[in-house]
Amino acid sequence: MVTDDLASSLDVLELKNAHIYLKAANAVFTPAHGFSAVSTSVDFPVLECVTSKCRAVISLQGAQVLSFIPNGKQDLLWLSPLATFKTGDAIRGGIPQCLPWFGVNRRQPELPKHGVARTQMWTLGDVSQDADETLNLRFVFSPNDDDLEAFPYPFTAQLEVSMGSELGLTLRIKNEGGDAMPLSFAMHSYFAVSELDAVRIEGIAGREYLDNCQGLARFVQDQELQFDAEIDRVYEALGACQQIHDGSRKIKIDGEACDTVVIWNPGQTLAAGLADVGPYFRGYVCLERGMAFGDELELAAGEAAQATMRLSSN
Ligand SMILES: O=P(O)(O)OC[C@H]1O[C@H](O)[C@H](O)[C@@H](O)[C@@H]1O
Repeated sequence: MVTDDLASSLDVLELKNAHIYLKAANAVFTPAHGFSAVSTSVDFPVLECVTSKCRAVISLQGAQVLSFIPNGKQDLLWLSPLATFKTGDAIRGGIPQCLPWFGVNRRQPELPKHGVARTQMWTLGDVSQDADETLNLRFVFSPNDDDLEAFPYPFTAQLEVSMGSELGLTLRIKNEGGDAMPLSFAMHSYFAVSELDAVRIEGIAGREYLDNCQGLARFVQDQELQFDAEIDRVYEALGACQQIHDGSRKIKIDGEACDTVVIWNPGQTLAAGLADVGPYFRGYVCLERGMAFGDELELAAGEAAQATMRLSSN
C-alpha cells in the first residue's frame, strides 16, 4: 500500500532536473559509496533521488537516509557493508530516526531501544522543489496499536528531508493525545570517515559530558577525543555546530532545537559482537543530534516539538 501511495505521488511530480527512482521491495539494491560491490535484497521500498546537486538514497522503513553524496564530493554517510534490510530490523548506518525516546527508555527499560519509528514504515507525504532545485521529501509516521499499548501517547512524526548541496532534516513530533507526553529523540547520523584514529571533533572542547561507558558519570571534555576504544558520550544542551575533521575533509553538523549531541563508536571489542558492524567499525563516527537525557521534553496535549539538522562537507 505504501508503494501504491508512493507511486501515485511520484506520477504527478513535475521536477526540474531531478529524478526519484523507486526501488520496490525485494529489488536488488546497491548501497552507495565504497561498497558498490555489495548488492543486497531489501524487504521494503527504497528511494533513490538524483538531482542537479546531489544523489541520495532513503529507505521507507524508518525514513532513513542511507546515503547523501553532494556533487563532486564523497558520501557524507556510512552504511555498513554488513547492514541487513529486513522488515522490523534496524538498518546499521545512514541516519536512523530514534523516537519517541532515545536509547533505553528510562521509565520502561524493556521497551525497544531508540523508540518505535526507526524499524517501521513511514509514508511519503509530500514532494516539493525549491527555486534553487533543492528537493524536499516529507515523510510521516504514526504509532500502531502495539506501539500505543507499550507507550500510551498518541503522536505523529514528520520528517522533511531537503536535498541540495547540503542535507537538511527537519523533524516535527506532535502530541496528538490528551495527556502530557514525555519525548526524547535523536537523528542518529553515521558519518563516513577514512581514518578513525586521526579523526578530530571540533565543537566539544571544555564541555561536560555523560560517559555512557561509565554509567553516565559526568566528566569534562578537557582533552582531544580519541577513538581508541568504545566511545559513547552525551553532551547535554550543547547545540551549536560541530565539525568532524577527517584528514582534509571536514563534515559540518549544524542545527536548531536538537541540543543534545551524542558521539558513538563501538571500538574493536564491542564491534566484534555487533553482527552488522564487525571489522568495519573504523569506517564511521556517529554524531547524533536530538533532545535527550537532561534535554528531554514534555509535550502538553496538542503541542509539537520541531528540530532541524543540516549536514555539509568541504
Ligand atoms: O545498536 P543500536 O541500538 O543501533 O545503538 C547504537 C548506539 O546508539 C547510540 O549512539 C547510543 O548512545 C549507544 O549507546 C548505542 O550503542
